[in-house]
Amino acid sequence: MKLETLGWNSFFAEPFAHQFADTAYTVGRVALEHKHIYRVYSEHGELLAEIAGKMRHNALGREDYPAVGDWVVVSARPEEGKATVHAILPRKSKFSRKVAGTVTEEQIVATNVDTVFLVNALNRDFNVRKIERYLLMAWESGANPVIILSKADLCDDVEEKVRAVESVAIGVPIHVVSSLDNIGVDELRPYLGEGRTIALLGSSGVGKSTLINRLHGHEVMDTGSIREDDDRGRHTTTHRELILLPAGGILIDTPGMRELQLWETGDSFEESFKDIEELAESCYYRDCTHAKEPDCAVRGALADGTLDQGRWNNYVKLQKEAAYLARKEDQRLQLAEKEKWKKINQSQRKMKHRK
Ligand SMILES: Nc1nc2c(ncn2[C@@H]2O[C@H](COP(=O)(O)OP(=O)(O)OP(=O)(O)O)[C@@H](O)[C@H]2O)c(=O)[nH]1
Ligand SMILES: [Zn+2]
Repeated sequence: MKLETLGWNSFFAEPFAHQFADTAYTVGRVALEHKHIYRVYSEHGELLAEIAGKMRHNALGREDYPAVGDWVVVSARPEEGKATVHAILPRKSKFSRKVAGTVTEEQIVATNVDTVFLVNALNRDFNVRKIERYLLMAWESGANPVIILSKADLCDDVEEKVRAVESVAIGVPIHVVSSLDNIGVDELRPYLGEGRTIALLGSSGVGKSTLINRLHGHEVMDTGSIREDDDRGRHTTTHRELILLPAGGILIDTPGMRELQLWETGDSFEESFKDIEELAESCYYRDCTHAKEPDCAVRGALADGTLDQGRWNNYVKLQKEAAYLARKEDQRLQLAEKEKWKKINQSQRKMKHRK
């Protein structure tokens, strides 16, 4: 693998030369992390890498560990297919979530993205306020945003919607795309030149995977199915979160990047399901689960057709997803807190020892 194909350029080469010129270290780009083992693309092909003890010891938080997209400094053992990571080169851009709670930590979900495609479907989920929010996230990351209005084949007032987007996204390129009819896809290729990294941001179901397959030319992503069990399809041995496109360009697609969508659109969730929230208020029981309680306004509305069954199913699905993510986040925070104290205790013990 040529480093330039992987996105190597002077932004990374300069700090590397500056700090590591006299060493035998080389570099690689993180394609996947799983249980503290990193799959790293390098000139020697793909290597399985672990963090050096010293680097781990000096790490204070999550941001000090490699994330998908990072360029890492490694000592490579190509004959074994292995490597040790010693440092992370400065990040050109990063997508992260600030995790609030007892420990304020940054969880990095993708780094060194040049262009981020903000994908929004031109169907009834179309929402300019959501686009505004995505734009903020993009600006914050340091990547250049490009707005993709997908599923154009489902829309009869494209012009009007484009104008609405233009008014909130001054100076940002806007592309109208239909992956189904192969409209507008080729216009996206210039963003994907050799060594350029892109990521996709957009709600579930807007057609990100379908677009990735179009751009790649092969079915590299599952589409259309509801991924209840996210771990299955996405962590198989062949699965990588840094995808090299045959015609040049690198695509980043991490579960974290997909979660970002849901997390950051927390209050728009209630906004978009206002009708259901309002219905639920007129259920007889305050804590009605809308399952089998008597006088349930939601079931009533489903029965007489005032509430669309598909819309209700989607609402339930998204709520489950949000609850699942919140639970996962909780566990993660507890673990992080434990780790932190373990480290503090260890260093205190060491200090005592020295005295
Ligand atoms: N009509 C129409 N349907 C599309 C288009 N692109 C994708 N779809 C359909 O929309 C559904 C969702 O597409 P995906 O590509 O899986 O959406 P996604 O954004 O990857 O969804 P998640 O993986 O849940 O984040 C599938 O049934 C696709 O066939 C399009 O251009 N037009
Ligand atoms: Zn109810």
